[in-house]
Amino acid sequence: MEIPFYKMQGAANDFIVINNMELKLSGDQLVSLTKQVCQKHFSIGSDALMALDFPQNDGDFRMRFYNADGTEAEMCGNGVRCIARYAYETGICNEQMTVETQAGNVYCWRLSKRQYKVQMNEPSVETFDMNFPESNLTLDYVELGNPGVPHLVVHYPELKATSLANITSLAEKMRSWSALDKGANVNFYAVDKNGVVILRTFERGVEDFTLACGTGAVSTAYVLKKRRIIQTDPVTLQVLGGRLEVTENNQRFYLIGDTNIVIKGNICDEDLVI
Ligand SMILES: N[C@H](CCC[C@H](N)C(=O)O)C(=O)O
Repeated sequence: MEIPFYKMQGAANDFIVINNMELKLSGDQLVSLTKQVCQKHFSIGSDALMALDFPQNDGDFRMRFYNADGTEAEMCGNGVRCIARYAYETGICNEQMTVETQAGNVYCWRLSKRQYKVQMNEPSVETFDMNFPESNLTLDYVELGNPGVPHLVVHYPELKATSLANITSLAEKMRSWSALDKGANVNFYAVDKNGVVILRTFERGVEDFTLACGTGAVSTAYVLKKRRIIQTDPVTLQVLGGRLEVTENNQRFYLIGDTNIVIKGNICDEDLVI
């Protein structure tokens, strides 16, 4: 079975994108496909798989998002920017679209060939000043959408000089903190002298740091604005995969960033079992 796909990335958060309106794979088949093709070396390798599917309500289409480990997530900021470009370039949508996600509808605009803008889901949960056991770290918790994508936001002043290897064990403990019903993505941030936010995100379902995380960037920007640490707009976030911008208008937050179509092809992995 050959499966048409795009390999895309937004700020180097990478995705395998398929059209499930044509493939008509079941949820279990999508989970199985994801766990196989997201593996590096054995198959394509990716942070996640996104299946564009028929809308269930008033959206233009539905985004079904699966982390590399096969867990389905409520939303993905970089992912929805990429799937919006996929929908535009395959003729499914025009330059503005409504995408149905588990976290709720999100609205996307094509700004240019590679730049897409997303109106992000509003926070449904926010808890500030959580004390993480056995550490002097203060954490903030935000869920974007309802049900929301869970994010811990951690101020880590020496982040720029810190190697990810030195904070992976801490990130793993926070990601699975028993105080959180559904775990969380963990965002470490620092603000440099120019007001640029340095951000590193350990992602639930990838179980590692990714090179960018859109909902993590927005959750971090939201916390920084609520804490009045940053008053400027847009908030620029420097991630390992590039830069993301977060703007606010009438208490709504928007994610803006680059996309890249890396491959248009067919998955013909001979070991694939669907
Ligand atoms: N790993 C996340 C979903 C992807 C979020 C991230 N890639 C983004 O751009 O928002 C979770 O399971 O909550």
